Amino acid sequence: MPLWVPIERVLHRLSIRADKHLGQHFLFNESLLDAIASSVRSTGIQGERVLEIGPGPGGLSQAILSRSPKEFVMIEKDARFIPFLSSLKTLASSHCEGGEVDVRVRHEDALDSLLLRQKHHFSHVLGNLPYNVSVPIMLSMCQFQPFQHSAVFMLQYEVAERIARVGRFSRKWTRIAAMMHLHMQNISLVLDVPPEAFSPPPKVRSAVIVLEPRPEAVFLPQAGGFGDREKAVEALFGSGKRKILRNVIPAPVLDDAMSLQVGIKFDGRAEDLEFEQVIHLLNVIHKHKTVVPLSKYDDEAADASCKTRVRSRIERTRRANW
Ligand SMILES: C[S@@+](CC[C@H](N)C(=O)[O-])C[C@H]1O[C@@H](n2cnc3c(N)ncnc32)[C@H](O)[C@@H]1O
Repeated sequence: MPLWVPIERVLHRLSIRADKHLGQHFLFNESLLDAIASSVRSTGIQGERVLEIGPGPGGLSQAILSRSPKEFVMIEKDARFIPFLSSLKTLASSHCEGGEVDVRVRHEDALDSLLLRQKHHFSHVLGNLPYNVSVPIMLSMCQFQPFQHSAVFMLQYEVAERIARVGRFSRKWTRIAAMMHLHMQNISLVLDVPPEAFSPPPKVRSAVIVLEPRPEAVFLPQAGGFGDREKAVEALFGSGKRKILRNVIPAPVLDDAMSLQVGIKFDGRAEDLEFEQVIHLLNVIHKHKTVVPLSKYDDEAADASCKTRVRSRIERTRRANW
């Protein structure tokens, strides 16, 4: 569908130049925006509750709204876009079939948003994510599961590939890939997007990834919250991921792990395991709480420390750029 207001016009009217500290690279191409919006799984967008993270000048927002959701919420950190995004409500009511759409704009940091902490509050979450916060945002999707059916995110190609193609094309397990696969299923890389599709163009290629939440836990079903899972994944895929398994797993855990009989090669590396083997090993690690002090680890602390890490990284980049 043609955009109701072309992005060039929005940026020109508001005299906006992209702010690189906010990871701003805008999409103009209508068929690409359409393809992203139509990548949601199962229900489609019509009549559903949809959230967009980082709408900016509203290209993807218009593609979502033209599919007539029941409710559409946008979370944007840059105040300059808020008046235009608010005006999309009026545009939607005159262009959308089936009458009123409940459109809301929240001027806030997605990392602090309580909306992202409410389980199954939305059917779908979409976003062309700023690269510097894409990993913490995806981890918060795992932790709080704010969407019921699917999440569609534009990421740096390298990150998307590491998550979606782990185990294939000789891609290895990483901490983020393990966390995503523990909580999400049918993870697929659906679009490969070159830098020229954005203005200003980023230095690297991008890709669109689609996630669906796992209907049931594949790991630590009896106990253990997100913090427990994060800690066990850290123990297996932290700094020791390139080391030989029998050297990285402490003795009592190793004895237990060796009795599993699930074909794990302990002379191999954690990054080369099969997914089922990863789950078995994480469960054994979790069982040995004395080796990995899980009891001291709670979800709120995990969430806070993750945000602190991201903030200090963003701050370092800002200083380096000055
Ligand atoms: C890559 S741009 C995408 C803009 C638009 N969706 C598009 O596709 O053209 C990322 C957007 O996220 C916003 N943003 C950056 N950090 C954010 C944060 N922590 N919370 C919410 N929005 C953020 C930026 O201001 C920007 O509008």
